[in-house]
Amino acid sequence: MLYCIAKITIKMVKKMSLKYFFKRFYFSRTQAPLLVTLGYTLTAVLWILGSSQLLSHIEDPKLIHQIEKFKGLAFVFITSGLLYVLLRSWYKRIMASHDQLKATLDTIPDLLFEVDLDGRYFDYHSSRDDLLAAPADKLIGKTIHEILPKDAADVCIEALYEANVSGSSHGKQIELLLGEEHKWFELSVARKIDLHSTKPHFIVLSRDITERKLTEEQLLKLSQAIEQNTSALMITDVQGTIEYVNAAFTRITGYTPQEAVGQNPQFLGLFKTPTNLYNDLWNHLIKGEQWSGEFINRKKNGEEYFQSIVATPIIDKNGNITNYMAVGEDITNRKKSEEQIHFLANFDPLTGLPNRVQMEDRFNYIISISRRNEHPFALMFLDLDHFKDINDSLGHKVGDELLINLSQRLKSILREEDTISRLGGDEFVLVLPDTDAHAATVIAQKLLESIHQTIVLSEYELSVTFSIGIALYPSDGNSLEVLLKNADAAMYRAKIEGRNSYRFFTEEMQQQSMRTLELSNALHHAIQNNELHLVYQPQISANSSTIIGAEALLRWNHPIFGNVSPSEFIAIAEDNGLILQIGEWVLRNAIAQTKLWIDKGLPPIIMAINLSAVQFRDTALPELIASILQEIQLPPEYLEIELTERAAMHDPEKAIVTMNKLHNQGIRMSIDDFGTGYSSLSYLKKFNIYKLKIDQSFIRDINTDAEDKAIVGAIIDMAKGLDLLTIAEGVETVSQLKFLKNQGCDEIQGYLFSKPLIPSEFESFVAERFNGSTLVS
Ligand SMILES: Nc1nc2c(ncn2[C@@H]2O[C@@H]3COP(=O)(O)O[C@H]4[C@@H](O)[C@H](n5cnc6c(=O)[nH]c(N)nc65)O[C@@H]4COP(=O)(O)O[C@H]3[C@H]2O)c(=O)[nH]1
Repeated sequence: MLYCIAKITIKMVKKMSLKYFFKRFYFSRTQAPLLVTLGYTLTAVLWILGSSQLLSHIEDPKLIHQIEKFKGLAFVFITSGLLYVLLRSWYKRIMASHDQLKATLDTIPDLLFEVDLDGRYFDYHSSRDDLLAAPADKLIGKTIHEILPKDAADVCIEALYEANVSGSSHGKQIELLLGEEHKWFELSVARKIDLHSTKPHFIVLSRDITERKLTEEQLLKLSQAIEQNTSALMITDVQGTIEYVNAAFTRITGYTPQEAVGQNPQFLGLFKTPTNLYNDLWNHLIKGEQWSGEFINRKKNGEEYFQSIVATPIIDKNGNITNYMAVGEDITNRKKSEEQIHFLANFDPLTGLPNRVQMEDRFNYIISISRRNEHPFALMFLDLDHFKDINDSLGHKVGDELLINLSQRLKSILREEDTISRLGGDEFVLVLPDTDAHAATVIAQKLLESIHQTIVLSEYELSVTFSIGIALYPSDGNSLEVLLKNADAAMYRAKIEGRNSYRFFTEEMQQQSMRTLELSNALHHAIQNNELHLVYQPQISANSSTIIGAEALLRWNHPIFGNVSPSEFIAIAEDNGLILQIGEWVLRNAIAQTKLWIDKGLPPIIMAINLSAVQFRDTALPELIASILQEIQLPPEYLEIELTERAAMHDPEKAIVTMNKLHNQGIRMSIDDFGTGYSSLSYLKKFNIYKLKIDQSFIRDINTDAEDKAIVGAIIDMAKGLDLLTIAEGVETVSQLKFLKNQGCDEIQGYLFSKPLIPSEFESFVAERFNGSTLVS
């Protein structure tokens, strides 16, 4: 019996393992101690009951005593043995489990702490003490707030409270400065189940996530850089299907990521980008090479835009292409600016015609072809007649409109291969390939005819004419410079010979331009060489026939060129800038002569001096005249400044200012050549003038030409209406004088009374005709 019990017990003890119980009897771990205890109790009870049963059969008290002693000892030995086996087995298991746990914990790189709700440390485990915020031996017993900086400690306590409420807390992060390194830790907190403790304890797992954090930060930076990049960015898979687009892509194209993702990038295409460009792109990309180029794409709203693209394959560490990335810039504005710059550099912004630069390009091409084929070509210089007057009187807007209209008309007349360019102002240059003299004549006539047709502008209907100069290649020159110069000279000839006509360049014109050049050079020395002098033409009162003034007229007598007409050399002096110097000389000498005559006792007269437009524009003019008058001591009322109608109307507002200054100095002003320009009556009223000089072109045929009669009559009536005097110049006949007198013209100047005279002749003329009355009004 005893043997049986012992055998079962040993077997039980041997097999007494958690595994045995769990596997055989499906007991839980917490039931194991109860079972062992029950097993022991059962064994002990059986032992006592069984041994007492055996002893009841023995009668020898001594034997009984010995057996009881043996039984007791045997029980002690057996239970001790059992206890030993049991304890040894369990201890081994505990140790093994402890070792396993320790080994497991050691493999975890995280820090483990046991803390209470106040954050007081009770235990810790760390495989890396360098990650502890304080030395390990100083940790236990301290609180988190004593060890960690406040911010980090607060987060820890927050995690503990969260775990206290819900059992666990995950994901809270703290940043610590360990040594010189910033470290990031992520906390996982679990409330520890401890039945004996009244205060809850927590296991805090603190994971070093510094690297992850840095990677995250890096990734965040990268993704922000991509997302916030001002260039449109697109990532596709290897098939070219869009996987990602950034905000700039949406901003530029108008397509949202939802609309773009899943599409092929060509959905933006317009079929304007050549197919071979796409082929080239893919050929590069599949070879792992970068590609750059420009596309014409279309936005969601249908608008076209130019895009510069840099496409790059994305290659993984194994060398495989995983994606493609395209960075695109909207270069529409740049393209437009480039086009604009190109246009402005090569074309006239007003008319859209080629400018000089573009014309030169085309000229070079035409001349190279003409040279090879030995064909002539023509260069025509077109200048609009009286354009300045249109501009001055009708305004620049009308002038611009006219130029645009004329450009279109020129284009409609000429051939495709002809070049029509605008050099500026009202000057056009035509380069006409394969054009000889005969063809040029036909074209020039056609141009004049067509241009002369009425042009309807928005507010006006105008009829304008051109003066055309023609130079032929190769007879008149074989370079642009020469042909242009010669065509210009021919055009100038057309102008002076009546306008609305064309002239071919001739040898004689060549000589004329040579003469202009020589005169220009000679004029530089005219003053020093005493080659200039003044003559004076009397101005007579129409009613009393008395001399009331004189006009000073300049003469140039050159030792070689002889007497050069002021009409010729004044224009040259205006061009080469000598007019200011010469004009001052005239002012000084004419004023000095007037003073001399007064001093000599001649009846005082008004000296009329011509002023060039260039002089009139000089802001120093009023001071210059004042200083000369002062220097010579001539009262200003003896001086009259004659200004041509064109000079006055060039910039009327400025003219008013200058005239007012001169008027305030007591100087009289008159308008010369009146009727030839386009005077605006409103300005005429504002000009501080006292006299209008009727141009001699109206006087010449006044007795025969009804139009001239009407014009002169109108000018005189208008002058009276404006309270101005009138003087007629170029009066040669008595009938002209009669007509003028009848019309009420105040003064007369012309060969009828006298040609311009040198001072001594003028003095004799005055002496002969002076009737003693004072002439200064
Ligand atoms: N056929 C004809 N002609 C007559 C008659 N009476 C006068 N003339 C001429 O008509 C011109 C009148 O001068 P202008 O209209 O001011 O026209 C002047 C004036 O614009 C300019 N000029 C002359 N001297 C000066 C000057 O000192 N300064 C400036 N800026 N221009 C001047 O040169 C132009 C030509 O001057 P001139 O050759 O002296 O020619 C003068 C004069 O000699 C006539 O009855 N019949």
